[in-house]
Amino acid sequence: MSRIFEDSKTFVDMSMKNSEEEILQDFDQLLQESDENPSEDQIRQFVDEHFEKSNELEDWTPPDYKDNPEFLSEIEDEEMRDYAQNLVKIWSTLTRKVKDEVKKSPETFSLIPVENGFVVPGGRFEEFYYWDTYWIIRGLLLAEMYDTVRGMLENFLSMVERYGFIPNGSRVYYLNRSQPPLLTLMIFHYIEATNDIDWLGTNLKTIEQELRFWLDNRTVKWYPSTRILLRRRSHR
Ligand SMILES: OC[C@H]1O[C@H](O[C@H]2O[C@H](CO)[C@@H](O)[C@H](O)[C@H]2O)[C@H](O)[C@@H](O)[C@@H]1O
Repeated sequence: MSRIFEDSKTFVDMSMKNSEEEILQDFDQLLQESDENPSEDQIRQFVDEHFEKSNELEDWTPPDYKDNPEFLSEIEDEEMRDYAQNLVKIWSTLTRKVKDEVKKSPETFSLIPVENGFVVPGGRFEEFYYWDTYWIIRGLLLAEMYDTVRGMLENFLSMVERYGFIPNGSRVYYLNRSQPPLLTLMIFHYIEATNDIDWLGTNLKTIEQELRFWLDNRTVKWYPSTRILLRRRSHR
């Protein structure tokens, strides 16, 4: 976008103010009028007219959040305990839910709507990411936030149902790539902490579908010497 924004993520995270047809029509007109070479000012004006900074997420306090989970009392060193407590408090600054308006008109946003709340990395990353969520889930389980974890896993499973795999992050522009496949390991830790075998049984088919995606589409044969090895690739 002619680098009118410092961060390449600013434009792609904006939402559309007008219909796709209207925007494409105006863009064609802009190209025609400018002999296919619009100035920076013209592009800026076009973007202002048709796009706006998105307001797609709401802050969310997970109902199972607690300030003082049990594991803190097991940390003997006071400094380490304070540090861990401060880490626990960070959850409430990074937990989000998708607003209803995104679910009603998803075509207007680059964010992919999901039903349950989740944890974002923060800063410029206001969506959830595949492999970040592995470490996030390890922390949430320590903090006994089992319902939140189950909801986040279900968000991932809904992605597998919709797209056949889990994208890099929950934005449509991440649909052409994934990240290191850690879903089964996340589920392993969830089951280890909760023994929620019924949930596992209900979702086994979708979990296998994700594994199949990697085995069928992202596995290469590698011949380092005489041994044949299969390696998984996370990026295209
Ligand atoms: O914009 C540069 C890159 O940003 C993302 O990757 C980085 O942040 C992610 C979220 O914390 C993290 O999962 C990843 O390991 C980081 O490298 C994005 O996922 C990349 O596609 C993008 O090139």
